[in-house]
Amino acid sequence: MRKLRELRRLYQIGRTLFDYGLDELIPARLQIWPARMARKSLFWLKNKHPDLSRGKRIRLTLEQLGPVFIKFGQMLSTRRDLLPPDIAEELALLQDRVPPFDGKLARQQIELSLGQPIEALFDDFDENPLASASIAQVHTARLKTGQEIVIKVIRPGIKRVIDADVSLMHSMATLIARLVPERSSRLRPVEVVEEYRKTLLDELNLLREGANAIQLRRNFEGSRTLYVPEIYSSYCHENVLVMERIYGIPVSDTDALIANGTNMQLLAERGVEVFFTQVFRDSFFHADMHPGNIFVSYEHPEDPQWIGIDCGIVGTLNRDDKRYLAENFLAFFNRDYRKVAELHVESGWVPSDTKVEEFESAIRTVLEPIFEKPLSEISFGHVLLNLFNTARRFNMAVQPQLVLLQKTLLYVEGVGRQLYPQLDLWKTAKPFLEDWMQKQVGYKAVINGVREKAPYWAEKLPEIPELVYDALRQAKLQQRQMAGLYEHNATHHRRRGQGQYLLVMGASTLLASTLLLGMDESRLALSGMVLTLVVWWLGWRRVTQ
Ligand SMILES: Nc1ncnc2c1ncn2[C@@H]1O[C@H](COP(=O)(O)OP(=O)(O)OP(=O)(O)O)[C@@H](O)[C@H]1O
Repeated sequence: MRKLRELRRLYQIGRTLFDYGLDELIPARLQIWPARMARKSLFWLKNKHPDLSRGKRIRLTLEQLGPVFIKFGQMLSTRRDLLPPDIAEELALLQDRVPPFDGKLARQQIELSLGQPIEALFDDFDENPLASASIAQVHTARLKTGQEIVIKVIRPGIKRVIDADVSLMHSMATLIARLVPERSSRLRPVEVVEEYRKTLLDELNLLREGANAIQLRRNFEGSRTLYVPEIYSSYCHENVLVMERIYGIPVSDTDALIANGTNMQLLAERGVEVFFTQVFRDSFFHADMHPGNIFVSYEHPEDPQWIGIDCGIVGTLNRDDKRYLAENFLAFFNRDYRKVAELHVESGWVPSDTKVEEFESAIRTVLEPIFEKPLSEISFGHVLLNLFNTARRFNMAVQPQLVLLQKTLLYVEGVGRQLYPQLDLWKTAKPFLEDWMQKQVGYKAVINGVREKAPYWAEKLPEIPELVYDALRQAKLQQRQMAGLYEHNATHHRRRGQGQYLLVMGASTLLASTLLLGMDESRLALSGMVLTLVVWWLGWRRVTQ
């Protein structure tokens, strides 16, 4: 039965691919005979949209195949290292449009997950969804305390759909990897699908999203620049997330922002500030900044505050990543391409045998035209994108966390410039980078290092006299043991020497006794032999002790 369903789905996928003529996009040299045979046997399926561009045909195919393929396309759109630009740009337009599911099903899902009837937990549950997407749907309600909330519910049955489609994708990727191994070594289709499966599974677990939101809220506790709604953890479950309802102006509604009297310049600058604070202070950033997830508070528009929701995707950076970013940005700022190239080699991002001059020249070629523009118009995101693409040609491995950051940076810049076209990103970001660098390498770094270790030393301080006493006692004991050992060694050597001497002496007396025996001096010879035995016994004892 399951196999039958899989076959039906496979046919559906194949038909959609042929309807949009995607088979024609495969280069002739890769059209191996099994694929040609399969194509010929499906002769009734034809390209129905030959007039559309290839990017558009790919996008429409994915949209028709449903959420798993749509999200896959969205993920691929950020991997510009794998795709030609026209396809990547078209994939970035993929829309996650699906009809909402019945509110009664949402109610059932919530009750099943939380183990109680909705009325026992919440008031005013609205069965009409506030918003609906492919994986989850959002409903409004109130806590028993009166607090307005929204409840995010995972779409019933979506896990099965995802499992089935991702398994099919996996089979297709394995087949491609087998049929065209030389191409696959670079594109790594199986690994790409596996990475995707993990991303989807993460999105399916709302407890993860809840934990991310709690962390981000804690990081910006009391902040004037960013507000993150409260999560009500006691009502949360893998399939259900309950959080404070917010009322804000969607960031894409510029007219409403202006009508509310928002200080647009400050709002745009604060967007950049919030982003760099997340990256350089917290190493934890919201990485799904699409306009549906960012709002602006109605309150105090002259001192505007951002509101962020949907922490399903977050990025984290380690100390090395941050250092790499800050140093590179500052080097760009000074147009010091040699430094950029050296930084990549020094930190091991590109192999140590990379020719720095060649790398420097490649970076200059792609970045210098960008710097032709006034600094205020330059996009950090594009600078990073171009740098990553160049570095990859020099064998720098893809760093997913940096790609996520670069994508988010492009969003932040886009939104910032849409709000305030003269936004000078460098001016807003530079103090952050410089301050961070100071803290990492300047005198502040030393102070910070000491400060970081201070609690450890404070904890150890009372133990120090005892530790010193112990150390001295140990040293004395060791000294005594060493002297003893030395003495023992010397005696041992002396005794061995004496033993060897006695053994040689025994051999001589034996020789003498044998001679005396030959001269008929048997008494003397006997005494000599007894002496030999005594001397050997003594010698043997000394040697073996
Ligand atoms: N706390 C909230 N207060 C008010 N509205 C909210 C809240 N959380 C979500 N919404 C509304 O629900 C919509 C979808 O929420 P969210 O982005 O969390 O869901 P999603 O399923 O991850 O959607 P997408 O895939 O589009 O990001 C938001 O765009 C917003 O309009």
